[in-house]
Amino acid sequence: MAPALVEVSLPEAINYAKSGTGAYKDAFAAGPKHFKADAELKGTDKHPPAKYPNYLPTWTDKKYPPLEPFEHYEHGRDAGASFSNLLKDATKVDDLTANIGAEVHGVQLSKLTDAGKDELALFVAQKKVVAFRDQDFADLPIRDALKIGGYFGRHHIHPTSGGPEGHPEVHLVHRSADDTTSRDFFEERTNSVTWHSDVTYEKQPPGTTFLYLLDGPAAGGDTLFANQALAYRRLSPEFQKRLHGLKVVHSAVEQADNSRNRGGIVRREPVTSIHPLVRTHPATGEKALFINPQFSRRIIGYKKEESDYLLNFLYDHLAKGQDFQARVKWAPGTVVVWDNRVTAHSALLDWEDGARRHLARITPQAEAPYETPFEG
Ligand SMILES: O=C(O)CCC(=O)C(=O)O
Ligand SMILES: [Fe+2]
Repeated sequence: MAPALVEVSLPEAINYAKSGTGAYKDAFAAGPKHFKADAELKGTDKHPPAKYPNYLPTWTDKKYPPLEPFEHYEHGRDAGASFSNLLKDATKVDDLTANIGAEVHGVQLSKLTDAGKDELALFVAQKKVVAFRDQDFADLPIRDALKIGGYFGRHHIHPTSGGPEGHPEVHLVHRSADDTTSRDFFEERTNSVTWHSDVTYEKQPPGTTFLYLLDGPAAGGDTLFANQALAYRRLSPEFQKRLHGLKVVHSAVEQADNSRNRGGIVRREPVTSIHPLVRTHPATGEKALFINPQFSRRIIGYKKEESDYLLNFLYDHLAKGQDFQARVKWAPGTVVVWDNRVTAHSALLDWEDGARRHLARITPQAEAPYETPFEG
């Protein structure tokens, strides 16, 4: 039997969040302190200038109000299951693994009709993550790329990341070639794996999410993905049953603190949200674990040790499940689309010094997570 659910006020939720087990660390982007605009724009004797100067990060002091609720329209629900619009020009569609991920050649995302976009939402929800190769996405004017992404939901403006000038809706991942923070990182840590789903502390976290390469090392800097729906299904029915009804606090507090401590920005005051531990996908009806060590903090109604015990088990289950994970290798022109509702991911900081890594993310928000009853 699940415990009776406790209603928790926001201040209580924040206390819960602070006492939780997660330790936030942001290893993806170096932040304003390490960013040398001049060297990126002009290059140095050691590295060439940025390939996409229009995508170099900027950080402004502009403050944003709290996010307002909005009604999400799930386009994946309108899609035909044959994917005849999405894949009509495909020259190659390969699964990355048996349980998660696909790679598509021949389709140009920027040319999709609305019917193609509806199918993209469903295809990605089913495959969890799809790498589209040889895209012109990065070469489009940024506002055009945003227009495509905006079909899938309201753009999320990240509270702490840099964005291209005038486009705070684009979240940038940028490390310059002479940035040694990843070397420094390994003085403290044995690996750079930081499983998370994006910004799950929001009331309406992202759904269909786009990340595209602008520049990267020849080897290394892959991104890992995990299928959280299969992670749920791998659990025994008894265990699944136990998880239903549980609610979890997700917190932005540590990410904001981390940004402030590093001399970065905080565009919006950090929030906490309470989400079901098991959520249902609105287009596929699949249930998925919705917890991650970056932002989930505490199971409501459980004592700290109980919450830590269960969350740590689930984080471990997620991290060890190589048989429901995929690893995406980036190449010029690659756009990776994932469904943030049913996946977790992690960047890897494993490439050698001397290469720039530069990516842009378009992050449409989706519905507030909801759960449907355990079905056995
Ligand atoms: O750099 C990457 O591979 C992924 C970074 C990340 O977690 C994100 O952009 O959401
Ligand atoms: Fe992420």
